[in-house]
Amino acid sequence: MIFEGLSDKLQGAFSKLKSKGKLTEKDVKAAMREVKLALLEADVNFKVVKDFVKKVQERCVGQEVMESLTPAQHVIKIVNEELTALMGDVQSKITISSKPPTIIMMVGLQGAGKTTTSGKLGGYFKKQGKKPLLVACDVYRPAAIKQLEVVGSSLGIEVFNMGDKENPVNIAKAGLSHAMKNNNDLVIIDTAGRLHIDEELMDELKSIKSEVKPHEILLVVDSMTGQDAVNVAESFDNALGIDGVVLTKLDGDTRGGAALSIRAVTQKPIKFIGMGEKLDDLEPFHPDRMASRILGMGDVLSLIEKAQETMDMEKAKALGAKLKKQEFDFEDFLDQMEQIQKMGSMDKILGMIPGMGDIKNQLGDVDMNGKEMNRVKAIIQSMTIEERRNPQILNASRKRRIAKGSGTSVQEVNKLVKQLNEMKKMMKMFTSNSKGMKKRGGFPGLPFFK
Ligand SMILES: Nc1nc2c(ncn2[C@@H]2O[C@H](COP(=O)(O)OP(=O)(O)OP(=O)(O)O)[C@@H](O)[C@H]2O)c(=O)[nH]1
Repeated sequence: MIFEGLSDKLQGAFSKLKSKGKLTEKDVKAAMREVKLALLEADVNFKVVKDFVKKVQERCVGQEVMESLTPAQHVIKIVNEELTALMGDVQSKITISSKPPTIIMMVGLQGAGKTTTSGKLGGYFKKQGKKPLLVACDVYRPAAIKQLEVVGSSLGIEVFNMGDKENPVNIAKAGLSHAMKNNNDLVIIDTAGRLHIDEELMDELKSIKSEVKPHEILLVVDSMTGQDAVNVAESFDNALGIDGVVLTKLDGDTRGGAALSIRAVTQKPIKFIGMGEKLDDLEPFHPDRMASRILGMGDVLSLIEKAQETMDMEKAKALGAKLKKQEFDFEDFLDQMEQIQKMGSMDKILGMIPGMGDIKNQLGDVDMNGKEMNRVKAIIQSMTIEERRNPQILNASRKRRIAKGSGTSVQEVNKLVKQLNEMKKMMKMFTSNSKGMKKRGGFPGLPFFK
C-alpha cells in the first residue's frame, strides 16, 4: 500500500480523536504532535512539516470545529484539505503546444527512471491518439540508446537516434526536424543522467534547452531517495529551470517524504508518478486522491479509471447482478483474479478501496504471480460444475479428489475456499458501502457499485 507507514500512523492518531466526544485544544495539540512525528518519520522536509502542522492547528482550534458535533471528522477534513494543498491542490497537466510538436525534455540523475519514464510517457500519450517520437540523447551510458529502442519498440513508438558518437545537442536538433517532417505531435527527449549534478551535465542540458526550446522540462526523481529527491529538484530548478516533476518508484516502500515535500519546496508540480517497472505503470498525479489514500480513505476514482480501462463491461454487469443475489462462486472468483491481475495487483487495488486496508490482511497473499494463478486455475478446473457453483458441498473426500486431480494439496484447496469466502465478504461489504455511491449515480464499470 502506498505510504503504508505514514497512512497507518495518521489513521492511528485520528482514531484516538474519534473515540472522544467533544474535543479540547489539548486533544487537538496531542493529535497534531502525532501527525508531526508521522510526517517527520516519513522523511518529509522539516520546515514543510512545521508550517503544515501550524496551519492545521490554527484551523482546528477554531470555533466551527470545537463546537461541532463531530469534531474529529472536522479535523480529518482539515488535514485532508491541507495535505491536498501541500501537494499542489489540483492535477497539473502537461501543456500541449497549439503548434505541434509539443517538446518534452526529460532530465534527472542516473537511475531515477528517465529512460523508462520517457517510454511510459510516450505510451500514455499514444493511448490518447498522439504520435510521439522518442529521441535518444543519452550518449554516455552504454546501452542507454538500446534501452530506449527496446522500450520504444515494445510500445510501437519510433526512436530517433544518431548513435553515441554524435553531440547530444545535434541529436536533439535533428530529432526535432525529423518529427516536423513526420508529423509527430510529441517529441520526448531522453537526456543523459549522472551520478550527481555537475557543471558539464548542466551546460549540456542548457544547450539542448536553448536549441530545441522545450515546452516542458520534466525532472524525473526517484521517490525512494526521500529528501535527496527534494534537493535534486531544487538544484535542477535553480540551474536549468524545470516545469514539473515525475516521481518514480512509488510502488516501492518509499515513506512518502518526497511526494509531500517536493511541491512545497520547489513550487513546481508533480505531474506524473511511476508505480512500477511495467510500461503502463505511470499515473497522472492527483493531489486530492493521493491525500485521501494517505488518510486511508481510498481512491475510488483511480480504481474506476483502472477498472474501466481493463474491465469487460458485460462481465462487470453480469457479476454485479450476481453479487446483488449474494452469489459469488469459483467461476467468478477466477474471473476476478484474472481481472485484478490485469489491473495491477491486489495490494494496489485494495489501497484504493475505502476502508479495505484490514481486508487486505485477511485476504493474505491473494496477490498471485503466474505460478500461484495456475495452481488456482488447476484446483478450480478439477472441480465439477456443481462444486464450483456451490462451494459449500465441498467435503473432505471431494477436496481430496480435487487436490489429487490438480496436483495440489488439501491445504491449498482449503485456503482457496477461505479466500473465496473472504472475497465474498469483501464484495458484500463493498456493495453495502456503496449505497452512498449509488446516490451519486453509482460508478459505471465496477460491478460492486451497481
Ligand atoms: N519499481 C519501479 N522501478 C522503476 C520505476 N521507474 C523506473 N524503474 C526502474 O528503475 C531502473 C532505472 O530506470 P532507467 O529508466 O534506466 O533510469 P535512468 O534514469 O534512465 O538511468 P540512466 O539512463 O542511467 O540515466 C530500471 O530498472 C527501471 O525499471 C518505477 O516507477 N517503479
